[in-house]
Amino acid sequence: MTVTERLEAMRPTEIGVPGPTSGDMARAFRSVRRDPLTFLGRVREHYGDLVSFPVPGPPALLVNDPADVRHVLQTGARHWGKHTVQYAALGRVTGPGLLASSEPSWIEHRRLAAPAFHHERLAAVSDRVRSAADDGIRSRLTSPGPTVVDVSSLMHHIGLDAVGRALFAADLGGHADDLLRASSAAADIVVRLGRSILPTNEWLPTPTNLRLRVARRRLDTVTAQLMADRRSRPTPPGGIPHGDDLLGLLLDSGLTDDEVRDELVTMVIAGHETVAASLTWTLMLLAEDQVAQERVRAELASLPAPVSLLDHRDRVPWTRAVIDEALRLFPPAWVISRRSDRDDVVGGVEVPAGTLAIISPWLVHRRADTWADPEVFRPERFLEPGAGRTAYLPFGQGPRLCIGRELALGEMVVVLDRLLATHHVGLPDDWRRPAPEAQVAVHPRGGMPLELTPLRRGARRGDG
Ligand code: HEM
Repeated sequence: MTVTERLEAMRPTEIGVPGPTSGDMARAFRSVRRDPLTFLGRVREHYGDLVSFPVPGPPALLVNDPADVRHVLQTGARHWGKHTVQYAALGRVTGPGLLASSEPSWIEHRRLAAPAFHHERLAAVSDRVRSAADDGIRSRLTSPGPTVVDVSSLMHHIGLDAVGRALFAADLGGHADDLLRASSAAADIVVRLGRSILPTNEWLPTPTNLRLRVARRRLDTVTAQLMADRRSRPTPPGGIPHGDDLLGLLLDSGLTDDEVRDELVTMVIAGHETVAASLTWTLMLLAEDQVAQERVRAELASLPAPVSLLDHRDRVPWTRAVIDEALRLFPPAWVISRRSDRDDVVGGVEVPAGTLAIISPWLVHRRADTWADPEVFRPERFLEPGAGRTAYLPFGQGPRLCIGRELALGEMVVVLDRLLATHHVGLPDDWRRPAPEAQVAVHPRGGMPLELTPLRRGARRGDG
């Protein structure tokens, strides 16, 4: 490439879409890094549904209109892949696992993993998720009276344990602290790398690269241990060699150990950060709205049998509406990115190959033209059939829809059931809503202190 061609490639591509100038971006630099959610909200308010950012090379667009979002993620998905900074950063931790990979390996891995998330599997592992919730509650909520607890930390523990038991039939107990530390350090680094404006060479001994190496080593050790444990387990007569959960499916699939490792790390990170964040915000909303909380408790208590991972589908409409509304207000996956591999049209504008599309469920879920009083917690809106569904994508859309969606929703119902059966959730005296912080998922900045008070009730069915 000649110098002139290089300079040309550094120039933003002009496509006539409004947006902040380089000067605006330089002035907003700190606030973008500190609070990207507010920044994106302001940009959308100011420039509308299609916004262009001043980056070198092909355009970078914030895409807000639900029809355009559907085009990128669903109808035109074949030409909008994951070759983006966001997924390159994630890939430094997970390798080319299911979440970060693109065609052709993606489709093969998705087919391999899919049976582990089928309904029969979820029904079969309901007891394990219930035990993970019960053990977490029992071991961490020991006070006989009201206690202020960081619910975010509690939900991380339960979330990780539930993923381990549901997908790897493994009690991660011995590894839990190590895994939590490693995956939260890794998640933190992914966010840093994703926001970095400087090229990040993997081999340079920068503090971030060194921390990443330590976190990766920890994740490698635990996943290698999980694989070795499973391989040393004898196959029951007539049984499937390594079992029919996700770990067994992957080990019997012909993937290399590195590929299996990548999928395990992907599931650990994608599967517990998101569920923990969703449960944390749901519990906060229920602490603020005691009527809604009592209604969830009553609905779950009226079930004739212990709640299962599939119960969210039609047996607990109110609980499910509460979860849907919490995921609308606090979608853990606050940004989804794609890059086009050919010229296309988005929002009526011709865009060249290489265009980056940034989609924020956080913004789409706050559209006043779809959601009345978008900032208000109102689960009732989800009791109306089809309400707002066109502008709702907590689990993404199209072929890359979250593979763990049913597991996540089921897990949330089960954890709410176990916690609300034994505890009342209230606000501490000096309550102030923690600010949402956009990490790998949207977490409450500084944790979520809520007051948990044991309920003086007789044991419920399925308890103990
Ligand atoms: C409330 C909880 C969850 C939320 C909000 C959530 C959200 C999402 C979103 C938005 C995507 C699409 C990303 C994109 O299109 O770029 C996704 C994909 C994915 N999620 Fe989830 N997720 C949750 C729980 C889980 C769980 C429990 C697991 C597994 C244990 C999981 C594993 C994955 C994987 C592997 C993908 C990539 C799927 C593919 O591309 O084929 N997620 N998730």
